[in-house]
Amino acid sequence: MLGESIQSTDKAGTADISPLSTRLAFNIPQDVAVSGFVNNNKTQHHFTFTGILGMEVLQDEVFAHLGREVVLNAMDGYNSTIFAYGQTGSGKTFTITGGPERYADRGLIPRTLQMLFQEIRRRGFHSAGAGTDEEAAPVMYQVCVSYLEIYNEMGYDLLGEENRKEEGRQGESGALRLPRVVPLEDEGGHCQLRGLSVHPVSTEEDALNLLFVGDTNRAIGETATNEASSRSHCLFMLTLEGRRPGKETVRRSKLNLVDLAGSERVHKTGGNGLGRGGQTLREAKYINQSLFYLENVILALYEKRSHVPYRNSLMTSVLRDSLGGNCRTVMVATVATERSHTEESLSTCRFAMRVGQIRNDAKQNEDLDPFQVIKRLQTQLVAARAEAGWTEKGGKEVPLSEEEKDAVRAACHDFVSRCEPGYEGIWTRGRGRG
Ligand SMILES: Nc1ncnc2c1ncn2[C@@H]1O[C@H](COP(=O)(O)OP(=O)(O)OP(=O)(O)O)[C@@H](O)[C@H]1O
Repeated sequence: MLGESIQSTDKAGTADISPLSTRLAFNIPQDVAVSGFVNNNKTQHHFTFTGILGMEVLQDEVFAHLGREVVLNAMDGYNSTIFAYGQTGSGKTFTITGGPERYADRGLIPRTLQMLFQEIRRRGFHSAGAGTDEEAAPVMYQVCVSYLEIYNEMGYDLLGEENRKEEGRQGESGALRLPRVVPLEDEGGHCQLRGLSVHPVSTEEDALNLLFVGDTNRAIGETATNEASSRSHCLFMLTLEGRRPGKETVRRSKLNLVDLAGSERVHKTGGNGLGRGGQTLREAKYINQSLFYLENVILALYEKRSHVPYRNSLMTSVLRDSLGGNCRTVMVATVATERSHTEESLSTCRFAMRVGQIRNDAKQNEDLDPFQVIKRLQTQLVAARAEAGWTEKGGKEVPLSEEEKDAVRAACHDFVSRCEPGYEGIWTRGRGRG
């Protein structure tokens, strides 16, 4: 893990938060009942994090601390994830997606998209001042967007087409239905998501439109602490492919921005939890269960156990790489620091400390692009055949057929496109005519 940060929703609670410090202290008087539990042991709890961002920290600063490096990493071929974890109403959606009222409240996803497309434009040009020729050459990117929701332990495509209605999630009104997404494990143990649509995007605007469509389809309900509570885990997924024209290598990466549903105590679910015809309680049960499985995974990784129970829930299966695998991961632990939420805040901080101990093994995903390799081999084959044909004909100059001429032109074109800028000239040496 790269680290974890705290975004608090209240400065004046029991927690002592100094802006941009790394230490968070909770002061709980002994023998005082706080949100249902009596503290007999410690009066102070200290936690150390990579960074602590108070509620007053603006969204652009949050992005500068957490998002910038993640975008650059992903563009360089490293799988990257930012996930927000914390109790309901503590600011996960505000951090990941943003607030609905002001443009300045845009969260990590829209800011990531903005920076990504700015950087794509910048890298698309030959950069004269860069160190090596390799670094200076332009890079072309392909970006695709998917948006997955995990609701009551089922996967749904938030960008799915409407015509697959009968299979999907039905909203309270009965009107909203989304296509199901089913996890499948490949030979490498990686989770593939059948039914999740993948949308190529070439501009920030295209990607933002998809974000908007997906957000409109999310399962939202009211809880005691949040009137617009996310009742599901939502994963906004970007897949990036970067290649330099004429080169055979391609860098591929995934960038996941994850808003987990908030844990909540059933006694705090509002009334007896039977709101919305018992739906609130049912949702809380699934949410708490999947967060429990997430904690089991983190505990197994923390204790370096040989078996990590990723398969227990859809969320941990999907986040397998992000948790202890080939990924650079940032966790944002959100806490509400009011006294009434101390129990949940302490549990979030303990969880975050454990997550911070886990070391991922992130690799730069650089592969040979099979299409480029096939193209080169085809060109070489045609050239070799042409040469063999010429030899067979006793070295006599025989006019090339139209097909051979095309192949030679393609080979020349390919050669020229590989030449780096800065060559003094291109020398040709050939035989035959055409
Ligand atoms: N840093 C902040 N500045 C201003 N408002 C905030 C901040 N953090 C959260 N809020 C507000 O607090 C409310 C709850 O936040 P949010 O919906 O992000 O919580 P959540 O953790 O995603 O909750 P849930 O798990 O129930 O979905 C929202 O109205 C949000 O706009």
